[in-house]
Amino acid sequence: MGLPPFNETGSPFNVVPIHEYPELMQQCCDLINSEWPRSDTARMRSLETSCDTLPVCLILTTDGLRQVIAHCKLSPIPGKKNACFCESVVVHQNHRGQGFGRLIMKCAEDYCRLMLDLDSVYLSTTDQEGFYEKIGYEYCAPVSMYGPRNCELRSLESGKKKYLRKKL
Ligand SMILES: CC(=O)SCCNC(=O)CCNC(=O)[C@H](O)C(C)(C)COP(=O)(O)OP(=O)(O)OC[C@H]1O[C@@H](n2cnc3c(N)ncnc32)[C@H](O)[C@@H]1OP(=O)(O)O
Repeated sequence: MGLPPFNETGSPFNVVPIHEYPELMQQCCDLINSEWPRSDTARMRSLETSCDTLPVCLILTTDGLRQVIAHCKLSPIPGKKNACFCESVVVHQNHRGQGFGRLIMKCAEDYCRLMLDLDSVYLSTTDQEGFYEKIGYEYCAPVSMYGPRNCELRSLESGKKKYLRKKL
């Protein structure tokens, strides 16, 4: 169930791993698809990979753990066992600009540090770098999620994606 730092008594907002709340998977799927449309089947398959280690999909909930207002997915990075890659960060359209993006990222970082014993979070973005800069991320070399061992590849540097990292 929810863990103390992410599920404080009295707070109407809880950040929990989706696999502990399978009844919220469809809502989470709809939230992600509202931003990046994809088939429900593919999306659900991705959410169903969430587990106690990595990958894990975290959701920010309200209304007594009944309503999903934000999501992020943390995945392993080949060759960087003390870090993870954060993707699919999305806040429900009606709740943007109210600090929930910052909140889910803070809880995800705490989760990485306290539950997974990680020391860094990496991510990439094409147009939201201002948000990540605001919450303490710094530009870094590109990270490959697919390369065999070498994680920082020059071939990725020419793309539009910007890579950022936060030391926890
Ligand atoms: C790694 C990835 O997944 S990249 C994909 C990112 N996701 C998307 O693009 C999906 C659509 N966008 C969203 O879901 C949201 O707008 C998010 C996740 C980017 C931001 O979430 P929000 O809840 O709106 O942000 P929140 O209110 O927590 O903002 C925190 C601070 O960042 C600032 N901020 C938010 N977005 C931006 C931005 N694009 N550029 C600059 N600053 C920003 C806010 O003004 C706020 O600053 P303040 O603390 O000084 O007031």
